[in-house]
Amino acid sequence: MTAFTGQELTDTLNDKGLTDWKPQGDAIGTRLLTGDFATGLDLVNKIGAAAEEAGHHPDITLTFPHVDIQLTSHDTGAVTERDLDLAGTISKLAASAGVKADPNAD
Ligand SMILES: C[C@H](O)[C@H](O)[C@H]1CNC2=NC(N)=NC(=O)C2=N1
Repeated sequence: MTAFTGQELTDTLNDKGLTDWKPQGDAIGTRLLTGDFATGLDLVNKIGAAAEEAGHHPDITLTFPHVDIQLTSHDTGAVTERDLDLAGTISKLAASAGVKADPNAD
């Protein structure tokens, strides 16, 4: 499984339209601007179901105003296609819930 790093990872995120994600060390991350805990919990449950379906799991921090997501392939120690695929799914789930994803949001 190819590991994406550095400029190649940045280019791949752009090529795949994953502009709501950014490289964070050996992972990619985003911030879902859910606005309240109940909305975040509902979205986390949907993300969890997608992760179980994919057999690949994000690191999730659920707070009142937002949900932070990080994706890396623990067995590889880097970002792989599995992470990019699940990132796309998560972006779609957030959009369907009317939730903006911004990796640079405070
Ligand atoms: C057996 C099971 O499928 C593996 O341990 C999966 C589970 N989910 C995973 N998720 C992530 N992010 N990285 C992995 O290497 C990984 N491995």
